[in-house]
Amino acid sequence: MAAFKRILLKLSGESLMGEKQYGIDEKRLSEYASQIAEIAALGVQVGIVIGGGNIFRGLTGTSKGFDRVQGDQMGMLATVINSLALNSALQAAGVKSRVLTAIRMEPIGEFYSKQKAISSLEQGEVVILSAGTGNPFFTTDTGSSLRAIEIEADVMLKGTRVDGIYTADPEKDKTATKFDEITYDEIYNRNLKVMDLTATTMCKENNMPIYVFDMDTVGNLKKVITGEKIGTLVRN
Ligand SMILES: Nc1ncnc2c1ncn2[C@@H]1O[C@H](COP(=O)(O)OP(=O)(O)O)[C@@H](O)[C@H]1O
Ligand SMILES: O=c1ccn([C@@H]2O[C@H](COP(=O)(O)OP(=O)(O)O)[C@@H](O)[C@H]2O)c(=O)[nH]1
Repeated sequence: MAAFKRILLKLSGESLMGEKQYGIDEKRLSEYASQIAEIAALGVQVGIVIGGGNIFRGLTGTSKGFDRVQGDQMGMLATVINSLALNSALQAAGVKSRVLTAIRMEPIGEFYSKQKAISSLEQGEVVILSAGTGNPFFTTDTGSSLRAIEIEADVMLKGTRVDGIYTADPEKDKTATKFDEITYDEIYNRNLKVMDLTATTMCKENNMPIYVFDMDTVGNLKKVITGEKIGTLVRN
């Protein structure tokens, strides 16, 4: 039995690199697709936002002399590249799926609207919501908060390479300990950097719970969906 009826899954672009230094690792991509196929088969409605950090980030561009707005536009296009790769891997795994884009670019994908996203979800399609929010100065974490709220998801699942939220960045501080649950306010008060503050605030103000878990271990997505407590729940 699934614990959620409709979810918004955020996937990290950077995790898509797998063992590589840049771009898309086919093994990681097909692992993601098979994990998503597994939960789609349970009847869960799945919306997905995928990052672009494996290809380009606007802020990194600025440090190399790029204009920030154009750098962010490059970053948003990078999320479209990842979305197409995931869409193709999902279809290869037998999952019905489609890409919507926050910036008009037919025929690559239809232009996003809440109504289109929900009608696809209700027809049992996995919907990949690409190009972030369509605006510079945002991140895909904010894009996924926004879309989770818009499509009225039960939860925003942040699939990442750490297994939850810790008292400090666990990749830098080995003494950090993990929370099973935490409030949005504690994230601010402790200055925890697992998600950007704009994204956290949107979820707080709209009562959208966030669940942070390790997506890079195959089988974990199904565990989360069936109610196993393997990550960290954020709520008011
Ligand atoms: N308090 C914290 N708890 C958990 N992870 C944290 C914390 N502070 C920083 N992080 C880092 O946040 C990252 C997870 O965010 P994610 O959006 O998946 O990464 P990215 O956007 O860099 O691809 C992890 O790499 C982790 O090291
Ligand atoms: O609404 C958005 C979402 C993303 N981006 C750009 O796209 C890049 C890739 O997204 P992100 O860094 O969130 O990817 P991830 O960290 O998940 O791989 C960002 O750095 C931004 O430059 C943007 O400008 N607006």
